[in-house]
Amino acid sequence: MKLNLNIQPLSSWITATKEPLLISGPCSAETEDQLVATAHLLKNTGRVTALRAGIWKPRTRPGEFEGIGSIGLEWLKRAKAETGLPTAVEVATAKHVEEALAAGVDILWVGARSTANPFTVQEIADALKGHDVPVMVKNPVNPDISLWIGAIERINNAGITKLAAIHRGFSSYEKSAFRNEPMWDIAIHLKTLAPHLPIICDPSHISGNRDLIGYVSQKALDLDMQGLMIESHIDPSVAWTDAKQQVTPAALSDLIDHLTLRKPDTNNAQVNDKLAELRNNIDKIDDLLIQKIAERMKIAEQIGTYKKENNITILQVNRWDEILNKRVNYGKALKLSPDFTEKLLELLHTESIRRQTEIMNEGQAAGQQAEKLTHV
Ligand SMILES: O=C(O)C(=O)C[C@]1(C(=O)O)C=C[C@@H](O)C=C1
Repeated sequence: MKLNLNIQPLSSWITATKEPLLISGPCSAETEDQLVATAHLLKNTGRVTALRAGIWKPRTRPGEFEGIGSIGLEWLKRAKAETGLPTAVEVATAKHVEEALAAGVDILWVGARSTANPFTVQEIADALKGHDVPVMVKNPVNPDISLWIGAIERINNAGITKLAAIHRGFSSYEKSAFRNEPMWDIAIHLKTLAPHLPIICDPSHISGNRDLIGYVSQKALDLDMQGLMIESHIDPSVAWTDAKQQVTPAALSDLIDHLTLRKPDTNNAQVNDKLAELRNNIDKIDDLLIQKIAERMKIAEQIGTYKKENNITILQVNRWDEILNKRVNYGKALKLSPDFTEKLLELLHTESIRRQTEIMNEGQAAGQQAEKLTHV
């Protein structure tokens, strides 16, 4: 089901100076000189559409630099006056919203830690009521799409229609090459639920180190995200926060130059014809897949009935192991990744067990109802 959001198109509040839409600036505003000098260099790249800077920084551990505070708003004002770049800051409390709006900040964003807390989001939403300011909502730190959607809905319910989501990756206990796991599937899921909601990618926070920013940026564009937010510092080696993931304005410009811009469609008739032919082939195969899956489920039901009559358990671990091993190996021979084949089979197994449970429990209304609810 689609989300019921009242959203204005991105072009109604921000127009890319040059494709792709790029919002950039230092992780933290540190000094007036650092911020203003960075803003000028970014402006001169001819690539940057808006200037970002952290003024209030939510830090994981105490004792770290927690942002320069309200004085930074004055520096942003000067940077904007001198470069003409609209400004964007993170807000985490009602007071931040009031101060940022009073200082003429053009775009606000809700950070990942705030998105994870509905009380904080509601406080921000209440402070936004009656204001016509664009707001971007970062995904929550934990991979929970409902929290992300909930935050977007709260801000939208406050009357903010100039809205975008920011994909900045998700915390994970596992060690990985990324600082925050991209979990692209979650952003794709959001896009399918709210096709008109612009999604901007934050490759800096996903990557955690500058070497991966180009790769993540390209992937975001390939997934039809509407823009990029990338941290840039005049001298990243001395940055007070997130030094490893910031790039100089010159490096940023070079990075963007190396990206390939792609569009969701084309006017080239020959390309469209070829795509239509290939998609037609996919449609036929998908129909067959569904047909075969339905046939498999019918057989699983027959087995279920037989098991019920003969008091045999639904779960058959040995048989299941045998199926998994054989099919994963077969899949490997056909160039399917073991992980993919395993996931696909697990989905089939779960559904098969659900159907057999229904057969076993025929006449037990409460249990059947509970099973239905867990599979919505
Ligand atoms: O082989 C069975 O006993 C089945 O019920 C089929 C099936 C399956 O879907 O493949 C389902 C449940 C069992 O755990 C193992 C396999």
